[in-house]
Amino acid sequence: MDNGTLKRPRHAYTDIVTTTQVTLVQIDNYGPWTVTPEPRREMDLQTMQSRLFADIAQFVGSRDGYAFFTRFDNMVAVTNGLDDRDHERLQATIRNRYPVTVSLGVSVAERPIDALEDATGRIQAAGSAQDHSRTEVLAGEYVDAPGDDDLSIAHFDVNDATGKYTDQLNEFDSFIRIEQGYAALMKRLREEHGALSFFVGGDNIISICPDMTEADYRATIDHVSEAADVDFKVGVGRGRSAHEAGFAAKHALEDCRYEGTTVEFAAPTAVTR
Ligand SMILES: Nc1nc2c(ncn2[C@@H]2O[C@H](COP(=O)(O)OP(=O)(O)OP(=O)(O)O)[C@@H](O)[C@H]2O)c(=O)[nH]1
Repeated sequence: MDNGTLKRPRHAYTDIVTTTQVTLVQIDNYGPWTVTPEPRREMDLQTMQSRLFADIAQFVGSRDGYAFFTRFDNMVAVTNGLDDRDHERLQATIRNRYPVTVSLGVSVAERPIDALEDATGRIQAAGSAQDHSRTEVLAGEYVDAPGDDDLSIAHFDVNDATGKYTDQLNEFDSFIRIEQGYAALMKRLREEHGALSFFVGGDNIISICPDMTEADYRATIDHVSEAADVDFKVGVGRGRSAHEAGFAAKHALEDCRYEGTTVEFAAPTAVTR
């Protein structure tokens, strides 16, 4: 038998239901704080926000979760593997080191958007983001029986962004192209599949997805190509944690590069540490 001709099954994970634990991180009463006692210097706010995100990313990442900066005053994390004590500890370490506190809403669902919707509702039920008496809400539910394939993460990358944009256009026009691709991709995946997609730098977008087929990913990429004239490829991985699923997705993306393909699923046994 010629092992070189063996192909991995493309639908390696189909029909394995996802279980995504999402945490909404919301800075308490941040709007008023930015203008009290008078408007604060913008670069001071940018520095504080990016350091806060860096610390949250490190805290969550060291426990194999993923954190995304989204709007900076609100951040979204995928926290399978983190329990209520981890979340309490996160609130404490921020309270001890920053001039702001954070509220955390946590929820679990098959579709990532449903988990985020419920996590958001738990914070909103406790009061407004600009209610000065609402601080450090911690309200949530957590995965109680973790499974090896709970999370599905797709790592999207623009085809030849360097040759088409970075080496051809000024940085602002490159940025517009990538952002338009991102906007079309995030909207399509949210509307059709309830996935959550986040720009993570360069030409890369990481999507937290429910179980999706190769045809689903192809249709998504075709739609974005038509709507925004930006061409993506994608690697998809499953795992017990965001790190495991995301790392497998990165390996699958390398397979796309090697094979010249548009969609690749990581083998279930992919080395993910
Ligand atoms: N966050 C993140 N950014 C990455 C990663 N890999 C590459 N990048 C970013 O993407 C940019 C473009 O790199 P590539 O995607 O390798 O380049 P490309 O020209 O699109 O080439 P192909 O992807 O092979 O088509 C880099 O400058 C980085 O900013 C990654 O794993 N994570």
